[in-house]
Amino acid sequence: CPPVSLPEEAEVQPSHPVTYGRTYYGIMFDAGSTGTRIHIYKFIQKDPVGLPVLDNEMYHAVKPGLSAYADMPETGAETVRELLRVAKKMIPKEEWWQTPVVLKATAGLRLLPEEKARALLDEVKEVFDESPFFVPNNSVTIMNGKNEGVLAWVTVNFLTGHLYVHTRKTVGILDLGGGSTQITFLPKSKKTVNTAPPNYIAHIDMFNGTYSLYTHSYLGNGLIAARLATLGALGADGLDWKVFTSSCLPKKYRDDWTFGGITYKVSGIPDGFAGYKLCYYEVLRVVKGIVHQPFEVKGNSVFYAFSYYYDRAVESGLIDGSRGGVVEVRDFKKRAKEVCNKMTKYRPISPFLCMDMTYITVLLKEGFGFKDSTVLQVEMLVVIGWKTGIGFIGVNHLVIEFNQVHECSFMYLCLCVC
Ligand SMILES: O=c1ccn([C@@H]2O[C@H](COP(=O)(O)OP(=O)(O)O)[C@@H](O)[C@H]2O)c(=O)[nH]1
Repeated sequence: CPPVSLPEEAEVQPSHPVTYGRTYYGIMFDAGSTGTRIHIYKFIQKDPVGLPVLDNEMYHAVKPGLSAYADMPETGAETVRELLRVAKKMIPKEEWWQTPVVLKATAGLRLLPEEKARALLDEVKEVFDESPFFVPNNSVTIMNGKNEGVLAWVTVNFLTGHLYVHTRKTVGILDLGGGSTQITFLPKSKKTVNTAPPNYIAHIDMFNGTYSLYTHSYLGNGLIAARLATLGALGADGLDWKVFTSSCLPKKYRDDWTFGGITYKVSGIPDGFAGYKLCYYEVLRVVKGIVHQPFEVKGNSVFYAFSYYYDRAVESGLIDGSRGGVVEVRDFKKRAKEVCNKMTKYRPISPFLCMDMTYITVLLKEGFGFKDSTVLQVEMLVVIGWKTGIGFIGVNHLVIEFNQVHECSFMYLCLCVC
């Protein structure tokens, strides 16, 4: 672990009049399973002894994600080159040489065979090396699941004002990506730590103390990967003739569907049944015996749920998209039943809505073991965040990268995950 030093305040605003101004930029790529996103951060240090303050964040995204180019790594890297053009437009030329550029890939690349993931990372690294930006060591890597969960926890707690010295009152996070899903929280009871599989506990050093977080990333249990598993299509052969059916899809639905660069033929069961109950048992197979139930999750902790939890809650009308909202686990279940039992009505929104809502319900209840009455704060990170919103993986990784380039005290948070 690198040395850790933390300012007592998470965000320090200089109090002096502005007589000094130094601008820093940083470029962070979040290479997810469903898309690649660039975050361009601008920090201003108004005071030579104060910490720089985030002034602005610019964001662009492309779909599909890098893993869709598993067999054409050069074309995949081209998508990154495209996004770097945006960065060149945004960042003044004289700053390019000292602007770090970093890419962290998540579940899409973790799910690929190692040599295909390697080829993609190598091509992206070449694009970085050809760019005029500063390329730190290990600038193009796959982030491990533990870091993904912990960094999301740190970010959400930072943004919601729960990170300070001796903090006890924190919030848990539930992140549902396309390829993987993460759960992270600070247990209140020792029993949660003692009964968890040892590799589900991460120790992080913050504020001169060590915090033991419960965290796990389930690879293959992201929303889109779970669709494939439900359909029995994960790792299947004969894709050019096989049709994958499910009672979670409208009976008359039949289409080609692409994820991770592979196209699958999927359909409902035309002369069979469709509906919540059958769908429930289908998706249960994807969760049962795979997802661990932490001891404490039945308690009263507050959890922030985002990514596809948010997207589907908005699509199904559970919450307002512009503001996020508070829902109970039973609300997801009620809405899943309604969507599945009235598939024709919800079909225009998405033929997968029944499968997705049922999966979310099963993951929360049968997977993590949440009670019907557990309250979830379902948000888009931009809603939680500062005025511009912050890509959760982005800002924290940038922090770590900046620490390698500048002094540790440069940033708001220096943390180490051991
Ligand atoms: O800065 C971001 C990047 C992604 N997402 C959400 O994350 C989900 C997709 O996850 P991703 O493609 O990153 O999958 P992963 O690779 O993490 O499994 C979608 O709901 C996105 O809206 C988000 O809320 N903020």
